[in-house]
Amino acid sequence: MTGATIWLTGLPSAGKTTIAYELAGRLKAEGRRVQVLDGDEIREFLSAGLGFSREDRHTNVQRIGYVAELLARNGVLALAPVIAPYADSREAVRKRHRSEGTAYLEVHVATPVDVCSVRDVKGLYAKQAAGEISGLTGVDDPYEAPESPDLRIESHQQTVQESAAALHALLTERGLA
Ligand SMILES: Nc1ncnc2c1ncn2[C@@H]1O[C@H](COP(=O)(O)OS(=O)(=O)O)[C@@H](OP(=O)(O)O)[C@H]1O
Ligand SMILES: Nc1ncnc2c1ncn2[C@@H]1O[C@H](COP(=O)(O)OP(=O)(O)O)[C@@H](O)[C@H]1O
Repeated sequence: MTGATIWLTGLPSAGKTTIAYELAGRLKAEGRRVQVLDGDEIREFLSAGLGFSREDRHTNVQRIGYVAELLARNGVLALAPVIAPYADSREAVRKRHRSEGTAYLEVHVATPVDVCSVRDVKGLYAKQAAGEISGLTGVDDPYEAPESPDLRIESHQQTVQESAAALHALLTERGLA
């Protein structure tokens, strides 16, 4: 089976993690080997000690990209629901995959910031508004939206199941599912 990395980039609370796990469930039910590289878990272990400066975010994204490529090269569908706010960081991950001949798909979970800030799954938008934190992606820290992602998901206009189905359809179209 051909592996691939599927990177879900977008703002906090955009729906990256939810869509990744929904898709992972479907793919596993179809007999695929799948690994979700959850940004929060990675930051607890592989990227412990890294913060949210531009440099640390870049390092975090490169580490996740490295592990994802190793998994994908070995037939796993590696799903990375990770903000990855900088275009050059994402491009470096794409290049690594290209140079290894490993499939790579970029998915922009393009939920507008006003919707994300209402969802506010982890309370980060409220904390930023209250002045308790700063440097929140999309609010007072940059988010460079992908110009030509393989797929753009408007999660505010569809259900989780519809978002996951759109991504699954893309994988099928590319011969990856
Ligand atoms: N300042 C700031 N900006 C953005 N995000 C923040 C921040 N502080 C903590 N968090 C939470 O960290 C979660 C993991 O971030 P990532 O590793 O995906 O970010 S990055 O790609 O390294 O920028 C990320 O998870 P998600 O909400 O799932 O996107 C955030 O909830
Ligand atoms: N179409 C959709 N796709 C993904 N999440 C959605 C959608 N519609 C509503 N949501 C909700 O938005 C929230 C997104 O949270 P989460 O997946 O943790 O975001 P992220 O990983 O991008 O920070 C969840 O509570 C989820 O149920």
